[in-house]
Amino acid sequence: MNTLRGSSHYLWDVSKPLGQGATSMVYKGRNKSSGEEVAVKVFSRAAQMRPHEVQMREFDVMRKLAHRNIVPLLDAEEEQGTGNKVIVMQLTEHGSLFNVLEEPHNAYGLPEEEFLIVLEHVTCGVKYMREHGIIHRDIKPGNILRYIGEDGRSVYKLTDFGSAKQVQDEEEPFMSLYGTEEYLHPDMYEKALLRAPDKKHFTSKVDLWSLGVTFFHVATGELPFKPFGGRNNREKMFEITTRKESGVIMGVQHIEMGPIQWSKELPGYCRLSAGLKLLITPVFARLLESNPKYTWNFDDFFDHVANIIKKRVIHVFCPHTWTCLKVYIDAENNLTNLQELIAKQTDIQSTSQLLIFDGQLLKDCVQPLLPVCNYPEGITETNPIFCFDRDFKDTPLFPPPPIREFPKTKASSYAEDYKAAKACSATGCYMEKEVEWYSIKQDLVRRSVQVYIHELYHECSHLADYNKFRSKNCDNLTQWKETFLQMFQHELRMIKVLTDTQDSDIGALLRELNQFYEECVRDVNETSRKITELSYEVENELKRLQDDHLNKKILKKKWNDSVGCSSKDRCVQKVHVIVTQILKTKQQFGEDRRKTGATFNDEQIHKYEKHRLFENCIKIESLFSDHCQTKAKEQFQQFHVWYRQSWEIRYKSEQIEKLLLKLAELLENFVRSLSQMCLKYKGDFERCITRIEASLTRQERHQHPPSPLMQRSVSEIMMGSAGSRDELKRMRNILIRSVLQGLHDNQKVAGDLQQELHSQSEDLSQLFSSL
Ligand SMILES: Nc1ncnc2c1ncn2[C@@H]1O[C@H](COP(=O)(O)OP(=O)(O)OP(=O)(O)O)[C@@H](O)[C@H]1O
Repeated sequence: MNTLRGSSHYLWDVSKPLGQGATSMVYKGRNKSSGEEVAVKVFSRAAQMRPHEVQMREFDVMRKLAHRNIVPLLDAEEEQGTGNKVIVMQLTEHGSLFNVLEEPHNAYGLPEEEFLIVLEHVTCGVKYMREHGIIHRDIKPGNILRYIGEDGRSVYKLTDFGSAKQVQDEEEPFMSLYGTEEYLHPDMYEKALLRAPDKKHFTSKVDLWSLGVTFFHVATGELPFKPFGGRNNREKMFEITTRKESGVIMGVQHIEMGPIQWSKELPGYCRLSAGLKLLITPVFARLLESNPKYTWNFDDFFDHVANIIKKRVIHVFCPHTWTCLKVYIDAENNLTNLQELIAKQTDIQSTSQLLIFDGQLLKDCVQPLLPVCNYPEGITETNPIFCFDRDFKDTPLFPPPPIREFPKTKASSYAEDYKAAKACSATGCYMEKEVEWYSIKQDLVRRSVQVYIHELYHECSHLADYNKFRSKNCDNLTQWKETFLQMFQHELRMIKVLTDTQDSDIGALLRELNQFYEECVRDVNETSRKITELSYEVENELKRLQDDHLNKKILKKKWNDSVGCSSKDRCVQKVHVIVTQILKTKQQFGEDRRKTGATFNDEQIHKYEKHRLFENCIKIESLFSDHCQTKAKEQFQQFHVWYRQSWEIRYKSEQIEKLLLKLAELLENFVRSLSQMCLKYKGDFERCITRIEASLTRQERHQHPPSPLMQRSVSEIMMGSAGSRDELKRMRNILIRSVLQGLHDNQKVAGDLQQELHSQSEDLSQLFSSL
């Protein structure tokens, strides 16, 4: 039989449809001249009977739209022979989003990255349509096609514009009914399926509801509102969607006539991260809202989605709670904001977070004030930032796995067997992912131990280095202190000896200087003593830390890397083999279901496969619960015991750090008071010098001393052993001048000393802040 059909420019084969809709069949075809592959939508006989403008609508709408997220129309022609209208579109061989969700590994929702692509692409497509005043009115996964871009990433495009409508504005009412019941806005649902009064009007916001149901389906693999009995229980469905409390995003009736289980949260098995759930749940709440008081308009929706899409994701692993976090953060936010967001997802407050990336503290690796858009691209799920809790808390409970149960019923018909195999495949794929996660997380715990030890050792050696530097500084300061006090004392003595004791002003100045000197000695010696004591304590503590922990590598020794699943156990590979087998059985059961008149042999094989299917399910359950989970729990316990010890070491190092800070503070004060003393010393001596200089006669000031006299001792002059009274006077004045010169020189030394102290103080504050 010839299965080839054609239009003026296209040919298609009707034996292999790409898909079937309520009004059409879609086939793969080719352009007769270019050979380009296309999708040809051929309308059913019933659809051909519709009014002309309805038939033309899909074509007219598609012609107006040209966007990356809308399936492009290539042509509209008539089938040769029948004259039936056909629409020719860009082909995808990757099916619709509905087909994607039917794949066993997506049965509980798409992975987060893919979910975000769907969210972005569908929203972009709808936004473009809104800008052209068009509403779709039949948004659902089956009407979103998946293409694969040149970079291998999915591109989702809206299709099926048979129900689309041109509207002037968002609030323009219309009465016609379109859509698919599970995705219908409650008002439309009521009119279409419960025969409500005919006059009911709708607005373009019905698309927002359908988007809500579609995105929920994509996030969880399930519909949000499910009455017992599904499509047969329409009254209940309507009751669920209209009676639900505001904010409720899920309502399921599990047993006939039973209660509805409501939820304002996404279900636990949903694979989206807690970080994304925080952002997306409010979007679901507003989209799945029938009360006009709380519903969003399109712009609200577009803004919220755009806000989610543009965020940067920072991956964080927290070994204490065994959680991999995805922190969604605005690109312009900084480290403080990141810490606040981490605190929201964990019970670790910002101040208690110890964040380590690439073996160093995050604050040293990225500038704390820099926006996160500049953070290294290398922060990934398997190379995350490690977040430790500085505060010691009791061991939390090991997080329960979101286990999906395998079906227990041993179905009796081929159709039921297929259904059971499909459910087993979905659960098998889910558990396979879980086993993979268990393996990744256990490796991350091992790595977190390594990075923690590495960072702690680094921290301790930093303290030791700091202490060495500080100790050198301390020695310098002590030396300066000694020099200063000696200089001070020496000059005091000289002035006392050389100045005219009759001069009451100088006498008063001298007394003041004397008093000041005694205060200086007392103060600096006291501080110096405190510094010595504290330095001694720090040295001891550091030595103990080094000897007891670091040199003996206690932390490394206390950690046993072989606790937990190891790569030798090959858990991931094992579960993969079993799941592949389950998927094969499902495929086999799909074929069996379609078979008419199975032979005895076929039946025996089917029986064997069925037995193997349930055996395989048990194998996965046992591998997961008896092995992976048990091992992971053991490792989790070990981590907490180990962490207690490492916490004690860190606590000690923090204590030493505190002592060093105290010491740094003392040193800073010491430098400050030395510097003040220098200043005062300079000032007071200056006054003294001026006073003494003033007491010399002009003539004496201009005499040049014979050099040997300069060498004479002060005592010689005082004892009067140097000659006549006049000569004595002359020599005395000469000596006074030379001492004055010495004092001037010393003043310069004091100035230099003060400058040195100033730079010392800067060094100290720098070190102070580096601690
Ligand atoms: N361009 C295409 N490339 C590949 N497959 C396609 C394409 N367009 C449609 N299909 C397949 O055909 C199916 C039916 O298409 P479509 O939804 O447009 O038909 P319909 O009759 O309008 O359906 P309904 O009204 O029930 O939604 C789609 O779900 C998809 O699987």
